[in-house]
Amino acid sequence: MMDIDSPESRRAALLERRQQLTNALKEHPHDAIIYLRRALVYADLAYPDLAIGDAYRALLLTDEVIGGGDQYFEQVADSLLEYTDDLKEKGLPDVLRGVMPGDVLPKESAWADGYHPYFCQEYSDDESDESVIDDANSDSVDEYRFGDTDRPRLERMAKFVKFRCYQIMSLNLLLCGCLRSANSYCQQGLAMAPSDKVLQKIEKLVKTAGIQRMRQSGVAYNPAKLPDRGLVRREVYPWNTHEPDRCSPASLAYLNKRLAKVAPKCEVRAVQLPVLTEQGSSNGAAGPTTCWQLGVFAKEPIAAGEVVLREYSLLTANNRHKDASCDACGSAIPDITSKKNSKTGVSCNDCDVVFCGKSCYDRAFKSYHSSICDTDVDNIAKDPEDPRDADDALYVLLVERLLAMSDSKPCHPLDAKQVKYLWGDFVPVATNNQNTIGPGVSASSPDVAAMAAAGGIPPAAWSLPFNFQDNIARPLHIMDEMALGIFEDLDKLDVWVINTLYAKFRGTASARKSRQDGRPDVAAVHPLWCLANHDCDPNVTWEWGGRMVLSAKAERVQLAEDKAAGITRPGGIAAGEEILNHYCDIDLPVQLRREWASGSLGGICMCQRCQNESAAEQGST
Ligand SMILES: C[S@@+](CC[C@H](N)C(=O)[O-])C[C@H]1O[C@@H](n2cnc3c(N)ncnc32)[C@H](O)[C@@H]1O
Repeated sequence: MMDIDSPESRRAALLERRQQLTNALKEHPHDAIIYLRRALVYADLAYPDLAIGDAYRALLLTDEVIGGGDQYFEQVADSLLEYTDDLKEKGLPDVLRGVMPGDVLPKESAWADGYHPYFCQEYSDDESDESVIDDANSDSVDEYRFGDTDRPRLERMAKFVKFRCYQIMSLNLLLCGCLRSANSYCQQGLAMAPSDKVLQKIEKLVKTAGIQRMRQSGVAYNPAKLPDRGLVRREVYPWNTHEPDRCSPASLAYLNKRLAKVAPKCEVRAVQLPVLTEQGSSNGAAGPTTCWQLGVFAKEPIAAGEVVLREYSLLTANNRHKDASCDACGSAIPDITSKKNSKTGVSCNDCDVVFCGKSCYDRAFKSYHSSICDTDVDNIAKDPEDPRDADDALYVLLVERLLAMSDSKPCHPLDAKQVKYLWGDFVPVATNNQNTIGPGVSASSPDVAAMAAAGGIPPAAWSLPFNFQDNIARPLHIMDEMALGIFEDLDKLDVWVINTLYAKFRGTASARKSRQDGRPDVAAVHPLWCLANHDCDPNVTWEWGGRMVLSAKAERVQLAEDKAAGITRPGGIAAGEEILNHYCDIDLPVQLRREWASGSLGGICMCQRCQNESAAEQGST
């Protein structure tokens, strides 16, 4: 029997609570209080990123009321007023109790049995009201069907919720390591209630973490330049029912049916691979040393230079606005001014998007374009100001494309065939639970103080890059532009769904750099090509230009010992041999190859060539 006080049983109870709140959100998708409740459950479960996502959705809902929005105003108002109606009987909702500092509330309002006249008094313009920051656009709510007595209590409840959102977001952003965003939301909260002890504490913690982290990277502390890239858990969430057993006979049969069309001489098989870490393979260290994954194998002999696989993919992204590449396949658009070209690009009649030809145009319309045609979604992530953000912008655009594809189909984003079977480099949930903060996480917890003192760096097992803009704000903006139900369709559009897509894209996407400035500007995911594993002595080489083409190498790499003996090894792949791709430039020395490939490999390459060359280098020093 499970001990009811054990961490496992507490987690099980929290997961159960999460499910109940998720079900409640299905019924009441515009209820900001339920979002706050679920945010706190996520924080207790040590998913700070998911807590931020829920608090941000609650913030968007309250802004609808405070700013007089026209999208969900009535629904949000209805749900918030219900909580103020209940005040006399039930008191404030649990997530708001004891939250707003007393000196920010109107002075004459005293608490009695959890009932606060602040929410219920007649609307007045007296001075006591000024102490609550009043950024409400009252005119915009004039048309609302409630009378004057409802309007002020509605706005006040919305501000109360908004304030709570700032507390939850700033603390959890700190826990993800996103210090600049944490500071920004903390300051917005302090502007509403400068005497709030919780936010004052968070402000100090963020500063401590910032000073430490900037010192570690040899930079002087500057609040405007606080580090904002964080890390979160990379896992198959316990409630994610969309992930297949990738190595099962049914999955292999399905993938092989698809592979037969693009690589007729190959098959997908389950294969045991070493678990790679920053030190090399996990041999000798805690945790498994090998894991079962997929790989591609030759079913019959393949000649040197022969094409092994030719795959077309619409899961592409281009982060430049004025770029002459096909929106669908990413290949260069034929130059219409050149006389040599018989083909020209084809553009969409309703928007500026250009395709390399009629075939891509037709496929794009069928697969994704109608969901985003003539919207502003593309503007959201293109042309990042800072060149260092070019990679991240490509991942955001891949998420955008996948959302458009799953909307066109329609299907759940994680069930789209382009992503369902992708490798996500997921870590077991139990590993991610180690050294985490929660349950009962709060700004005054000693664990949070220790985390901040060490630079605000999340647990070592957390490996999914995270920042507030790319993981939460931009995807929500994209969904909104696409008129997807960001509240109503939460099951398909939740932050954990977006994180799962990022985990898969980060392990499988290939990018192309611009010839002009060397910046990565086009990326693609080829779901079958990316099943091939890496080796620094590959037997294939690849080229992407409209189609991803994998060909058997004409000649194998000349290894150090072969060079000495003047031996060359011919290409060609025997039946039964694994197709070995390369994720880095194989002409580089071992150290640089390992650095380049480590992102896609999830650790240091331990192929035979790397092991030999690394041993030789160490022997010679
Ligand atoms: C693009 S996927 C390759 C296909 C993957 N094995 C699958 O099951 O879909 C990249 C991942 O494969 C694994 N991998 C590829 N080559 C490897 C190698 N030489 N040694 C260990 N793991 C490798 C790593 O986990 C890496 O993150």
